[in-house]
Amino acid sequence: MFILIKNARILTLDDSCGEIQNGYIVIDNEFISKIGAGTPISGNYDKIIDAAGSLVMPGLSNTHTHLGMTLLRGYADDMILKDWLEKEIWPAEAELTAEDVYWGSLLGCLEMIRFGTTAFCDMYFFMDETAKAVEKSGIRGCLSYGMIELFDEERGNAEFIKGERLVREWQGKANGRITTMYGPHAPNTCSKEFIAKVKKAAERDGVGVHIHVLETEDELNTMKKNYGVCSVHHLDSVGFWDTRLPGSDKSSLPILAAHSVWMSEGDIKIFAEKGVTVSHNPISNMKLASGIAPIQKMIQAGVLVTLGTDGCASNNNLNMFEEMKTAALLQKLDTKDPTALPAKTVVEMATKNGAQVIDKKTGVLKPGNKADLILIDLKKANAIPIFDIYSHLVYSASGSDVKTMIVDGKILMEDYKILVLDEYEVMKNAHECAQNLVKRVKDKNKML
Ligand SMILES: C[C@H]1O[C@@H](n2cnc3c(N)ncnc32)[C@H](O)[C@@H]1O
Ligand SMILES: [Zn+2]
Repeated sequence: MFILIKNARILTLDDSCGEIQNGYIVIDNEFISKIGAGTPISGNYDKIIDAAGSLVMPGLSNTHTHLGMTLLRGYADDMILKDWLEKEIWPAEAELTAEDVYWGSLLGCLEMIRFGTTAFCDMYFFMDETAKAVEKSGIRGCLSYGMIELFDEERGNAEFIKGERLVREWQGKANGRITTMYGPHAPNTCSKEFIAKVKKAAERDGVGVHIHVLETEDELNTMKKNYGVCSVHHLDSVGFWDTRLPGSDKSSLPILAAHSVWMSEGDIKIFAEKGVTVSHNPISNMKLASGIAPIQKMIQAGVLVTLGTDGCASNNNLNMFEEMKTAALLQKLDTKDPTALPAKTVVEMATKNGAQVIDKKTGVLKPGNKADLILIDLKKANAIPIFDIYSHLVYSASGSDVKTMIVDGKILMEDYKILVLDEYEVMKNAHECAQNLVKRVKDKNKML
């Protein structure tokens, strides 16, 4: 497809170009071929989108999700993380089927399209199903199988095989929209020997690693009690944070550390030195009362920070606009400094920073990059007036202002209409799967 977007206000996120008040974008198949001010030269376009009254910007990147968990939205709220996982979530997940994860993932993709998220990093089970949902829905996904070893070698071997198979079968599929990582769940659910083995496999396969780190104070205390050091230093002792391609002289494969709440100055220094990327999930951290990640300090130290929602059982949605606003407000309150985490920084976290771990050719609108972008409706009461576009996006705009989405040069939603999925079929099937899943869990509990 050869697409022209005209009459657009454009936020490129490209440092050398910035904002264009009235301009155009030409999309040639999956790539952006031209961006400029004013009106473009005429061409043989298959499609012309008149973006008058809209902002065109890069799509949002949600760097930490458990998409299959969308079926567990609101399933168990208001609990402490350990009980929540061990008493409610894991028993429910034990009943999940491949079909559940397919419809749960597709529902997640649908919600992400509606709220402007073009790319996400996921860690879950039955990942073939999530991959199929990504393939079908047209968005971009960096997928990992969540390996929970539980310090049991046999279990670890079986988990490792599943993680490895996902990487081998899906890396680069769907025209590169699907990429993969290894996903050891966390330093308090996997041994360091297991995590070290996973790191070697990631280096061998040239993919990154997605892991939960220092989410709760309980994790910090348990690690200190068991090993005398925190999770970051524990894994540093096996060189985990320094994951590189064979022959490379520097840390070159992405390590995506979700949460990173209980970080010391020393931990932050390690992340900055080794180039670890943090996925900050403020809403999940607030809901589970996990704590406040020292994001301002991490950014000052040079750590690449991105934003994520976490799964739908701890958020309870996939709305990155809520995540952006919460991230900004929480750092201000925590540091008692209203200049902390300004709007522009937050928008960068949610776009180009996230793109660094998913696809470096996205996250910024410029010729040669992939056409992953969204149109935000500015003809809305909450969009008048706009003195600063970053301020609008973080503090006033909402996910439901997203009217059009293009990923990999393909239109997924136009003027609020989803073009790639039968929205009602997805909602109906996901709803049924969720009801049946909860019924199975209840029946099983009765038998116990
Ligand atoms: C991949 C695994 O991670 C679990 N999971 C979901 N949310 C969290 C969280 N906030 N912290 C730790 N694990 C989580 C999923 O329930 C699944 O078991
Ligand atoms: Zn998580």
